[in-house]
Amino acid sequence: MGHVSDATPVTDEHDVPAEARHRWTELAEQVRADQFAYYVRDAPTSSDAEYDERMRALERLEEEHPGLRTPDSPTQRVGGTFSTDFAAVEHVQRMLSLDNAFSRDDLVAWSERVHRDLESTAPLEYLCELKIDGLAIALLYEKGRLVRAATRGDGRTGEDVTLNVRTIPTIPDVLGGDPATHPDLIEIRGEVFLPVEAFRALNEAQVAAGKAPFANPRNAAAGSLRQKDPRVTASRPLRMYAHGIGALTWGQGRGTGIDRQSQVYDLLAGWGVPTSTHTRVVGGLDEVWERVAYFGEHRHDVEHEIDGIVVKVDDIALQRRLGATSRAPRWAIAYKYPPEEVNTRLVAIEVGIGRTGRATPFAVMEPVLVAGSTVRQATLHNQDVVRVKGVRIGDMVVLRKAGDVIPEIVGPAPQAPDDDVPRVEWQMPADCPECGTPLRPMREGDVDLRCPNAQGCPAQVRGRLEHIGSRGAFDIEVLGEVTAAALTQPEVPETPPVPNEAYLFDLVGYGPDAPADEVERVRAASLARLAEVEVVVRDAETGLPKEDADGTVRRRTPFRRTLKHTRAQRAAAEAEGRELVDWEPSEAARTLLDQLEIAKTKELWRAIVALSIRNVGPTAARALAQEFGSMRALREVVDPSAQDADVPAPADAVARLAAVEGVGPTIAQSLLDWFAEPWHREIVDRWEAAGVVMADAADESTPRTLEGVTVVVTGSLERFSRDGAKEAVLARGGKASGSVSKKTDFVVVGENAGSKEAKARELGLRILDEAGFEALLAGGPAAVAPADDGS
Ligand SMILES: NC(=O)c1ccc[n+]([C@@H]2O[C@H](COP(=O)([O-])OP(=O)(O)OC[C@H]3O[C@@H](n4cnc5c(N)ncnc54)[C@H](O)[C@@H]3O)[C@@H](O)[C@H]2O)c1
Repeated sequence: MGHVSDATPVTDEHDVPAEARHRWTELAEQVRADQFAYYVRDAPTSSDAEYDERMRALERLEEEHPGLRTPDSPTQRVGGTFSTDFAAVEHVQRMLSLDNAFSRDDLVAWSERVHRDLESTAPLEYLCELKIDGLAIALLYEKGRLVRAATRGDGRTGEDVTLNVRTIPTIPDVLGGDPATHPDLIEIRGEVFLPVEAFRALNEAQVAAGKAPFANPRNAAAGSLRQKDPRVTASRPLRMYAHGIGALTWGQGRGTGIDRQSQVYDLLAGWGVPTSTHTRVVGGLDEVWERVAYFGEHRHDVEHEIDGIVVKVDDIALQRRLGATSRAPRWAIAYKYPPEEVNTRLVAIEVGIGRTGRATPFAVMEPVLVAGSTVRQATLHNQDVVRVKGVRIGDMVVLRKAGDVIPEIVGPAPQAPDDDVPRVEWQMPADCPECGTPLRPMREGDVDLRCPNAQGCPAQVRGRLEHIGSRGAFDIEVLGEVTAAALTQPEVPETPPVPNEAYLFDLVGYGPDAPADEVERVRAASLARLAEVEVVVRDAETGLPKEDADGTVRRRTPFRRTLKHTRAQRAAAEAEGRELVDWEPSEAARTLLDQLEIAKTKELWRAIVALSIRNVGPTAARALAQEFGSMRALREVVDPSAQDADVPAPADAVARLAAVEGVGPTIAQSLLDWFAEPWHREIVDRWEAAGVVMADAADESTPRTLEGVTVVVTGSLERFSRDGAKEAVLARGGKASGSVSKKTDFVVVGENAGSKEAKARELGLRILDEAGFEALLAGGPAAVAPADDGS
């Protein structure tokens, strides 16, 4: 701005306001620093999402103020630079980056621009490829021999990593196939990556050796390839897939008939150059979007990390006509999936008490969008994990949520030097935050702590009640976390309607043959008691009570609806000496009673699971139900107080239980321990008194067609839910497994079956469709025997 003589220049020579110029300079500096950390040191200091956002902010600024868009702006260059640890090499042809799309609209805009540039509306064929999260490599082959391998660098100059690349076993030193087909010179471009499994193993080894783990597979791959000592590279199981070609000189009479990029891949594969099996040619943008959606769901079924889908115009002549900008080709675009790793601030570490009393610290963070959903909490498992992760309250942390995976704090993010939020080391509290009882190790020498006050700790009572409602127990849909809390810990009344789980079924505490008026009386009394319940309204984000303008804490009556009456109605009631009822039970209250009523006659195994006996889940409970048929029969073995029964000595009881298939000595001991507690037995007694049946009718109607047969169901079926299909197999004496192995007898494949189907085919297992599954259920394996081909 040298020639501007005004005292306070508001714009520069390009008419850019000083403030925008200043902002631009700041952003560009930060982006260059990010690039150095990422490309040269292989240790990023910002998350990809932050980096992408900065680049977009730069682009927006430049759109508003075109004077800022100079040739050396980060938006106009291939990001990256090179390190002096390696010899610099000039690329024969520039290596470019890719433009990004973050939505379907972005893809549409790109394809419209392509059509405009081509001055054609004719439909195009697109190549859809996985965007491999690795680092770009250019392999120069002269007459079929690898002579040089280089990283992308700044796109013109890369780093010579030939010696290191030669250690990657799948990259051919000499191209295969017929040498007569090899070009005089070809620059094969591809992505070097570390398979996800290898990444995990490498990081474990790094940590074991006291070294810092890599932030992600991309950085691990880059760090492994860019080693000064090729022996280190050789020890890392790097792979490569080719995704294009740069410079190319065919010799005399060779290379005819290649006019599509997809054909290039076939050619490369024929020479033994690894190419991805996930690449598809599709006929239009709708199909592109289908691929995007598919891999959005199956992102983690691929052997390597992907961060998007690359869409390319397949026709090479059209690619040439479209050309490239200084940064990226116009004929390709990268659709990027929402980030799975972001940075956010750790606001607090709190301790939750589960239904078994386990004390679990969890992180409360400033809410962030990660992998498509907003996350504000993540478990930290126990105090050792907090220590190992090295995070303090107030720190910026890296939060990861991969696919369906539970959000996880990876560790501290780099802290900005001017970030002056106070940092506090966290200490595991000594006492239960819910009931004040001193926490104790679960078992001698355990890191995990537990609140020993099982009977009285409100968090445990609430947790057990919620568990009773869960799908694997009584499956009472309305009895979720919120209802469980309202029933056991309302603000009002002082005595909760359900002080603990023993009282739950008292709400519908009438026997199966109770006369209608008795049923009506009990239900009316329960509805009236529930109507008294008031709970504090809490903010979903902070968990703090919500307050009205005047500072009073807002409350809600979940089981009661207030009725409003007009003045005329009131007057009429008064005249008739009638009292006006100003409330009615809520829908939730009635549904709760209805669903409890239904639960009373559910299968025995559900009741066993509902008791929250340690180690006893649905599988063990089914085995016990199958063996004993009723709670009464089970108690005769395990309950020291069972009347009219010769309770066996504990050792005999363990032996008796452990003999049941699916119940081992651990579960047997857990059962004995549980029934040894008088207040536990009282739960069963009260449930029984309230009419919970806890016995299975001997059922002869379902034939046991699948005795000894293991079935895996994958994908969605039309006439069975996932649980329903499992249920049907178990009811017939079969085994329903979740994973395919050699021991699997049948694999039932529904819509959108994924990797399990592939694995089943690989193992040559019997595969059935839904009709086949029904035949199997009805008639057993013989009903679906393969057709006899007479040989
Ligand atoms: N965290 C940070 O500080 C930081 C810094 C710099 C870059 N980054 C990350 O890197 C990105 C920018 O890097 P970029 O310029 O290399 O662009 P890019 O990674 O978004 O896309 C271009 C690259 O994709 C690769 N690629 C993978 N699969 C491909 C396929 N099938 N076909 C063609 N190319 C394929 C190629 O190597 C190509 O060079 C950012 O969006 C960000 O995610 C992060």
